[in-house]
Amino acid sequence: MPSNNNRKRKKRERPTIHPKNKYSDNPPDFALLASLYPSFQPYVFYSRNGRPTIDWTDFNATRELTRVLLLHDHGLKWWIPDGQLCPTVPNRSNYIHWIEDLLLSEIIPKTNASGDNVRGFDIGTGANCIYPLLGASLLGWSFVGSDITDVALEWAERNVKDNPHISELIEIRKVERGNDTLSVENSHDGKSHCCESKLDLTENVGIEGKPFSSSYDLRAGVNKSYYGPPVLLGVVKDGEKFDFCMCNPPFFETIEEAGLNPKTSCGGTPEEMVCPGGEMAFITRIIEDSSILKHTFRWYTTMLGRKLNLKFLISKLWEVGVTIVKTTEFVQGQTCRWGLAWSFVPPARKIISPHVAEKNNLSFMLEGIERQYSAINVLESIKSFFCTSGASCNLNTSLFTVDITASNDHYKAILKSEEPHCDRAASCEDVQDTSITSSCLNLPKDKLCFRISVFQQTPGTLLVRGSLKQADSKISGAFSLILKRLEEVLRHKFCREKTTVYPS
Ligand SMILES: C[S@@+](CC[C@H](N)C(=O)[O-])C[C@H]1O[C@@H](n2cnc3c(N)ncnc32)[C@H](O)[C@@H]1O
Repeated sequence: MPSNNNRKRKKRERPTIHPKNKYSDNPPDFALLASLYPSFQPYVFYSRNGRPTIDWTDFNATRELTRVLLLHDHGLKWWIPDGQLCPTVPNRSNYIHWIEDLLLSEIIPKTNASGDNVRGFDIGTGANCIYPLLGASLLGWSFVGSDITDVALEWAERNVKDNPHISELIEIRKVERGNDTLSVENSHDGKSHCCESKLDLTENVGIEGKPFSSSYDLRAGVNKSYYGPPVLLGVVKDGEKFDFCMCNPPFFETIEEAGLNPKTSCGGTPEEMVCPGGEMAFITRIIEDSSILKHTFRWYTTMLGRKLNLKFLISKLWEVGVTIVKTTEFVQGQTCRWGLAWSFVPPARKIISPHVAEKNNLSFMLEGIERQYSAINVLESIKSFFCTSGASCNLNTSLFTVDITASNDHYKAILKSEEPHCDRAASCEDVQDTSITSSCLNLPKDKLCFRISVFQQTPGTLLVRGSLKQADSKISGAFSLILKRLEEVLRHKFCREKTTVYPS
């Protein structure tokens, strides 16, 4: 039996709501919502601990909560008919913010010709159309939302039309059921994409770029065939390009398996919750489709209800030749889901060499961050790293940024311990004096303003990016050395692997 302490520790270690999520610091205030929205009031009561709550087993109560949250916090008008799957807003927002992180990290370079406009594809958008509504209202993304049932298509359309300020951004697309028997093995070039080989697996789920190392028969997964309507192939049109796709798949193989969660009532019809072969078969089809559509999407992503399925799906991904795999865990209250993302686009270099600094941005990845630390701890350390030298620092915990203004003297103070590296820089070859001079480090004459941003990649991995604010300034040798120094300090403080490996 785990001890009380162990249980407490385990609870503390569980990943929490995404830091960019609107509700991460401000959970929904039921009392306030009840006072503002009379239709919500009848559902709110005070629990024994004196906190306002709702009856989570009452579908009408959960639907009304979703309606008022979308209205109050997102300015969205929304409704679904009785029994349709009712999304929880904080939960669904986590998935949107994870995709936002993937796109911002630029590990996978942009392939979309539409500049800064982000275009996504929501597989199975449902009557609730929740992902397009949230993605468009929170981040201005445009979407194609697909579905197969008449009720989903009708209500998704309604939910889009009722929000004219974002309706231009969302297209609801009917998946034609005509070719339900379409199988990847028979599609396009007629080549078989079925997997015959054995792949290796380890427990290292979630580590990018790693094949696995214990035997696993992929044919076991082939039993879970998907014979439903098309998913991506045959729905995505010729010439279309997307930054990402996302999916909350039908998780279950049978309606009995779907059952009813006695603790909540979020509705969900068999059409929404069930498909032959369950999520394994459905996601396997997304993977197979992606192996043909390849660069049509910058990122392919899906949600999973069962961690157990991750192993098979990740091995399948390496089998079809992806260049990167990312996983994450979405935890909200009692609910736990997993996110799986992959791409066929070659990843950009992880660490930009200080010697090839021509752009205004430099970034590095902090991997293997010890579990007790969060992005906020890293952010605070970044602030104190620069403040100690006397530079002025402004920490923004909502944006996850620190804005720094540093003078020549501040640079020198930060770089004092960098002297040994100086002789590696070409510009330093003639310098006899070992003290750091402005000419040696190419120090700027004026103050320099830059921003350090922190992006969550997966649990335990952060991307740290330094951006010079002056649009025309080239990153000086000093700036790249500072980032290198910062990386060493952060790695030493937060990561299991303390040494820094630089590309040659
Ligand atoms: C679990 S629901 C997700 C609904 C919504 N995205 C959400 O997160 O609440 C799965 C949805 O996928 C739809 N669906 C099932 N097979 C599909 C397919 N081949 N293409 C598109 N949608 C499909 C179902 O009709 C259902 O609306």
